[in-house]
Amino acid sequence: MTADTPVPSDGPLVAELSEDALLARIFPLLPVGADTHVPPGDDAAVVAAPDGRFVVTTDVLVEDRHFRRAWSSGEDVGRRAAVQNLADVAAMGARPTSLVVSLVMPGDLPVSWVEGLARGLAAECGPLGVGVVGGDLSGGPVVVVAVTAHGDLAGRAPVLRSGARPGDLVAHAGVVGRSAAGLALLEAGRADLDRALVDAHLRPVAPLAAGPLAAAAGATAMLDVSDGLLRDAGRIARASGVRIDLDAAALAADRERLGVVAGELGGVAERWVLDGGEDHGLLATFPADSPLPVPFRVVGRVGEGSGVSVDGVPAPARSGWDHFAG
Ligand SMILES: Nc1ncnc2c1ncn2[C@@H]1O[C@H](COP(=O)(O)OP(=O)(O)O)[C@@H](O)[C@H]1O
Ligand SMILES: Cc1ncc(C[n+]2csc(CCOP(=O)(O)OP(=O)(O)O)c2C)c(N)n1
Ligand SMILES: [Mg+2]
Ligand SMILES: [Mg+2]
Ligand SMILES: [Mg+2]
Repeated sequence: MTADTPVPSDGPLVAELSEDALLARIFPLLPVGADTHVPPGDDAAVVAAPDGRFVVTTDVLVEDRHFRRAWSSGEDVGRRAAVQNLADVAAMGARPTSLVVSLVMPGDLPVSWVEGLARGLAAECGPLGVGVVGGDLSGGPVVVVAVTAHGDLAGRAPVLRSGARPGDLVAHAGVVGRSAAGLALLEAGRADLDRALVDAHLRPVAPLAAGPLAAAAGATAMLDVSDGLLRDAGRIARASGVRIDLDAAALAADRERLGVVAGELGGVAERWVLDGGEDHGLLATFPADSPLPVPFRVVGRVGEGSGVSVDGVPAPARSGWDHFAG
């Protein structure tokens, strides 16, 4: 059988399901461990340890899917691989402690690119005291960087996606839409127009310290925005059985900052803000009377019902990023 030969099957192909629909098929088939505290489905798993609980999460970066070597140096990819995973740890309210990193590489990849990747990982992890403590190497047709990150809950309960309650405030820390705008600049060959936005795409800065602060302040739900504000807000809404209403005015400054570039490229700043992924800001819900930790700002409200709306208008069904059907 060649790679092109279809495998006989009467079911759908992965390309016909959304990521969430695919996961809903996989989860019931997976074994539940004696120490499983939180089933799969959050930003990170919660694992038992003799002296408490820690979190573990994994995300891959695939060449030409998550980055292009023409646009990203090895160091850029190392930084992005670290931040994407550190953000998932932070989104549980945990402090990252260590990473293991697996690399798949074609043989013609320059060694200097791999050294750059290691430097990029070190640039993000070193200042946080996070070690890169192991990994794996293999050959393959494209570069794949698979990171597994661990984090310490410091004795606190993890902040899940499922705890939002009607009446809570919805708050965001970090930037929105900037990575998507930077990607649009690269795709249009206009990186010169706004280097800061391109950098926001190549080397996102996530508010990692805000995760544990949010947990300590009583956040009821949290995730990092990797697939777009609407799609990811929808994940909190679904897991919590609530409706999330975002406030367009609260996002006006983010939209306006992207307006010039959107005008030049014929893009829509609002779509970058609402659908753009990979900024890795933290979206969290807090009881209405809790003081929000810096740098969280209110961007909406939790209500009864389901789904996500903006100023009361329901979000389009297929908002944001999906690797498959969307
Ligand atoms: N192949 C898989 N097997 C088991 N769990 C998975 C798999 N892929 C994703 N998950 C779980 O599904 C949840 C959502 O994954 P994902 O959308 O990648 O989260 P995130 O956007 O926070 O990185 C996570 O809890 C993740 O661990
Ligand atoms: C070359 C290229 N094309 C498109 C994108 C846009 N993009 C790729 S993956 C993605 C979403 C985030 O990645 P994912 O693997 O879904 O991470 P997770 O949600 O699991 O953290 C986006 C917006 C990109 N980064 N690079
Ligand atoms: Mg996440
Ligand atoms: Mg993931
Ligand atoms: Mg992630």
